Amino acid sequence: MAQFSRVSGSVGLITLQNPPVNALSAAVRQGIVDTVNKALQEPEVKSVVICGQNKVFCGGADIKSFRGVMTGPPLIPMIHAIEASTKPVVAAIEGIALGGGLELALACHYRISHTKARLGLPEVTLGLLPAAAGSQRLPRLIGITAALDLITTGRHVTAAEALQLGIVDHVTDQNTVDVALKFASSVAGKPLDARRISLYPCPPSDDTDALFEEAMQRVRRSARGAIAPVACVQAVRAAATLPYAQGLEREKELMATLFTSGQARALQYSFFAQRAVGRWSMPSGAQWDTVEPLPVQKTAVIGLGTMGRGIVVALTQAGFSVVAVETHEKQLTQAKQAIEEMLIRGAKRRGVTPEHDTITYSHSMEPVANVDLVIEAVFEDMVLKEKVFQQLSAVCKPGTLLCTNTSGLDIDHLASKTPNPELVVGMHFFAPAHVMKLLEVVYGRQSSPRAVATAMQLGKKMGKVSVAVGNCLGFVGNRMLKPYMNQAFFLLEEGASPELVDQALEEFGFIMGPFRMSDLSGIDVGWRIRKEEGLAVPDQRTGQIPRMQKGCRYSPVGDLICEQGRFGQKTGQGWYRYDKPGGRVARPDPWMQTFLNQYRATHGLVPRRIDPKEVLERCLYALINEGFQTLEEGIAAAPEDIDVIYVFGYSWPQHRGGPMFYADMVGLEKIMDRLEHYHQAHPDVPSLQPCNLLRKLVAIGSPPIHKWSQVMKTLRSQL
Ligand SMILES: CC/C=C\C/C=C/C(=O)SCCNC(=O)CCNC(=O)[C@H](O)C(C)(C)COP(=O)(O)OP(=O)(O)OC[C@H]1O[C@@H](n2cnc3c(N)ncnc32)[C@H](O)[C@@H]1OP(=O)(O)O
Repeated sequence: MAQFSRVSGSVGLITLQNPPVNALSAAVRQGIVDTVNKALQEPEVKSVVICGQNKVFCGGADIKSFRGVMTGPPLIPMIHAIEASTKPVVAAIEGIALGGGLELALACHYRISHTKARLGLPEVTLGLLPAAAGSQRLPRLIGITAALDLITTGRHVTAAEALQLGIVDHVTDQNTVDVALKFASSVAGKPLDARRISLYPCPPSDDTDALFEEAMQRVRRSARGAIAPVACVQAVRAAATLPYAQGLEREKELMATLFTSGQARALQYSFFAQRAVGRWSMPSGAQWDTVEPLPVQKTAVIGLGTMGRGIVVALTQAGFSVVAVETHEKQLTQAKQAIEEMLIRGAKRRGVTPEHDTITYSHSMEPVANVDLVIEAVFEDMVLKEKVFQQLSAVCKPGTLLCTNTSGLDIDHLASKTPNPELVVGMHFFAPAHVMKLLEVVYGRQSSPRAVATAMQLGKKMGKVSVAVGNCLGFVGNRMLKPYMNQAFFLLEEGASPELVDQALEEFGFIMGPFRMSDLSGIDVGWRIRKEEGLAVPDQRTGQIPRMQKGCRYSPVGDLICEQGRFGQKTGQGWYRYDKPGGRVARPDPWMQTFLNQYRATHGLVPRRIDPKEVLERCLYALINEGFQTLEEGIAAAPEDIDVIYVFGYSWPQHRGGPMFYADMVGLEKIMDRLEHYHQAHPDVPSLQPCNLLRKLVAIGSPPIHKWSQVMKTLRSQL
């Protein structure tokens, strides 16, 4: 809806009304058409102001409506009618002007923004482009380079930057609508041609071809197969090289392809999934809107290795005071220096003053006594963690929440070492913890809903996408990674090279394939865990690590690589070789080829040609199958939880939605058939056997992803 009123006799005020973000639903678009017509027809109205209800200008097109049949008047003619108006139209921008919201403002003759407003064209993040003439108007207003930046990244800008770029004419910290009304009065009757952006020529650049070539290469490099950023460059190129009307046609053509694409569907699903994970629930029925979080101001981090340092930085940047504890004096000094450098770099990036004085460094636990919440981030060793939790229980004030940053150890076991197991939860950050957006909040059998609510809220305040999950080995993310990595190892045994496996998965859209990723994070990490699990241990009789463990196929290739001291980038050698320890550029290593040949010969394995399609199917479908298993067990509450974890923690390409969304797109029947096919070929790999939930979903006709919850509920109740 949109409301019309007349202010001071001669200014028509149009207020968009569709809380919470005044999205341009069919009703709002119809409201704008009606109220603009009214303003143009009423002779008393000499100028017009458009604003949004509740101090929010407009969040753009209604994303929810993209999935159904589009009704109501289209955006473009409405926007053109505003620009063509003979009465000046002023946009009063408060809160946000995003996507179609900013495009509406660009059609106005003047834009006045509140200092705290944010503006942008984020359509690319939804798999679209600014197709209400935004791709044609913005370059004409602010130049090609700046427009390319905003349109291809979708980033939001502050009002100050918008002013500097020339997107808005004036910024105010007063009541923006009042300022706009006064201004509108003052420009009534003035000529408007110089204010119509569609009439501007696109500002020329020195070498347009080179500029677009460079932009295209840049987006292709970072897009990882996403099509929208490429279409955005093409649309801006049309603005730079074609008359406005033809540019608009090109924009429409490009949008038509994007709008119906699977990538747009995936990215829009991901948008809502990120919001859905905030509405967490626990098997007990406790959920986000019925539980009050505990107040948290003072926090502590125990252990200042890489993870601990990142967590201290993230907490400090979110405004919490932190007691940072490291028992080794030398490590404490090094950590302090590293943390301060990280804070300075972060503050510079964000244009703010670094906060140092909210951190207290300590080599003893004493200052932890009066904090509200502790995050333990010591070495991944259960005995050590138990000791820390016992010390914390002795020193902390009653009611302090005890969190562990373990990436997979048993939360229930740790909780059992404390007198208040209800106050224990996992907070699994991803490295680097001050950069990565994902946080897995892990509840144990006895974790109280308040403890979970508090950790979820803390994550939100730290700017994380937090997902509540149940307790099991590896939680959701690392648990699903295990069958994926196992398939990668098996493929090496059967004839693939690390390069072949990595390339297939990188072409799918992962930033790094499993072997390059493992070189980066350290191959020894998995080795240590496998040793603790009793897997990477030589048989006493043969001296070799068995290729069958507990009746299942096991590949010791990763263990054998580690025995050679090849731990990845840090040692300069791993699955690849690097020019020096700590080197970043992975090169195929002839040593690896020889090693794999010898390994296969030793075990009588005859190498075969492996197709990239087999790599994708085996690695991804095994991971997806494990995802279904976590849903069946209730470890993950919903497919959105898994998808958000994989997109934000494991570099799953966002334009593919996440593993469970991808499974829905591929077709559950196909996933099940291929798993059955591979399981027949590898009967000693149980993770290739389709799990019950997948079978059940296929049996009832493969309902779409938003209908899985019902089936999950029935299946869980039968367990
Ligand atoms: C046919 C197309 C022609 C022309 C091209 C135009 C295309 C577009 O305009 S596409 C839309 C572009 N706009 C955006 O991408 C903005 C998306 N929204 C956001 O980034 C954020 O929601 C926000 C910055 C606007 C607000 O953030 P925050 O305060 O953190 O709140 P939430 O994100 O939790 O949002 C609250 C609530 O609003 C729903 N919502 C937000 N934006 C839209 C929207 N554009 N359409 C529909 N619904 C929207 C959001 O989903 C939340 O509701 P739920 O919790 O129920 O999901």
